[in-house]
Amino acid sequence: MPAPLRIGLAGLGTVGIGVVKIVQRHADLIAARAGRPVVITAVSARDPQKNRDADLSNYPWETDPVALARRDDIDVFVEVMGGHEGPARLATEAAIAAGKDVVTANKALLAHYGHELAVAAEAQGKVIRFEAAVAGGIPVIKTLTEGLAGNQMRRVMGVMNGTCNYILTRMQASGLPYEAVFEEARQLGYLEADPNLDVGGIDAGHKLSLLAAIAFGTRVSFDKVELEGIGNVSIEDINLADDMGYHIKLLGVAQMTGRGLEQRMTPCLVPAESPLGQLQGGTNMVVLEGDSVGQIVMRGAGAGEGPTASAVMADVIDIARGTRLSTFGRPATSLTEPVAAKSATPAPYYLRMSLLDKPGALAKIATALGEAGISIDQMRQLNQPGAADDKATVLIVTHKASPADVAYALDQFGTTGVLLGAPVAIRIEEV
Ligand SMILES: NC(=O)C1=CN([C@@H]2O[C@H](COP(=O)(O)OP(=O)(O)OC[C@H]3O[C@@H](n4cnc5c(N)ncnc54)[C@H](O)[C@@H]3O)[C@@H](O)[C@H]2O)C=CC1
Ligand SMILES: N[C@@H](CC=O)C(=O)O
Ligand code: NA
Repeated sequence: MPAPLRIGLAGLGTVGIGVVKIVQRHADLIAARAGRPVVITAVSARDPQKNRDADLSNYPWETDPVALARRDDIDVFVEVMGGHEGPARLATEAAIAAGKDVVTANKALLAHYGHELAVAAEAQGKVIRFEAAVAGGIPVIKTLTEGLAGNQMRRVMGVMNGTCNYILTRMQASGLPYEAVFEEARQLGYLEADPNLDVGGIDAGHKLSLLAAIAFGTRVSFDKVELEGIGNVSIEDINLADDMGYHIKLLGVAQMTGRGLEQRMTPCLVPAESPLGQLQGGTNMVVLEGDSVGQIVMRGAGAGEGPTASAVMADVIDIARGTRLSTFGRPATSLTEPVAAKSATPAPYYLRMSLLDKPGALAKIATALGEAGISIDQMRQLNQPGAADDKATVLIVTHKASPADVAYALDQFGTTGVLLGAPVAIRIEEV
């Protein structure tokens, strides 16, 4: 049997312990598949005394993850600590400088420093693999990088933050407002230590930026992702959208247009009957569209011990097999700086607003839309139980309109003198 592949494992939390369990439970299976054993040589985490749900007694402990990354007796540095600065960054850089391959679940680190790290690793002939970083257990990086390598990618999109999908689907099922369900999610332990990473769309934006780099051959450009979280999604809009056959999702879309690379992670309406519309709870879904293959839909667990460790181990086993791939599917030095295009692709829009219920009010809104070049597909006036007699809620679904025209129309609404409060506008994505 050839020499074992030796792992240095930094991080013994949810994902790290999942990795330990797979390495121990499936040692024979992995050796058979990889053609050589995979062993953990040493580990590192914050607290050596902590009681963990795995037997770590055979693994030497390194207090400093950077020292672990530099050990002569490891081949692969597995980084599952998290954070885009501090030890995760330092130790990953140290591992590359010391000539180690790297496997990481850290989307934040790669969204910020993925390009520099990839250039450094490839200059050393080393690989960085990150299947676990995007949509956890779903093998989307492998599919995009290898399975679809013969395609010009048209669009990548998906629901990539399980916490947000849990909150939105739970609001819909329970009728509870955002704040109440957010609190439930906190008590269930779903939220990141900084919940804004989840509900602010940042975590999902990190993931989208990594997919876009592979799909379009561009440098990771997380700073160019248009981000809007779910904090302003109201139960009223969830229910009204549902009545019209739509569900609200925190949806990421990346596509290359004639104007440049569009990347957005924003709440969108999608048809309730579509695969994305049907996605429930903390599950993820990624949709890949290539010129030859057409559309591929992948659904599964985006987080959790088993699914995330499964993805880490897939990368480790690939390295043990001798598979050498560029980090983003082509040499990092050939990735181009993307021209970032503010989203301009036209789409239908859902508009909700409160108006003074008086003659001519609706006509003024219709005129403002007409002046913005936007045509109306559906319009409804709702008599909300208990609402004041002089107030009407109006729902409009437009035909396809550009985001700029919608923004202009919203400005124009403000000049009509009939608007009560700020209108809501949510894109309806064609999926
Ligand atoms: N938990 C999940 O379901 C998923 C996690 N990820 C990513 O995987 C990584 C790890 O996540 P979790 O296991 O959930 O985190 P966790 O908080 O459960 O565990 C983190 C581990 O890293 C260690 N650590 C943190 N900072 C350290 C430092 N300065 N020095 C030494 N050790 C340090 C901690 O002691 C702990 O053992 C993160 O990048 C996360 O974004 C990705 C996909 C899903
Ligand atoms: N916080 C993330 C965990 C995995 O990346 C999520 O909710 O999806
Ligand atoms: Na994945």
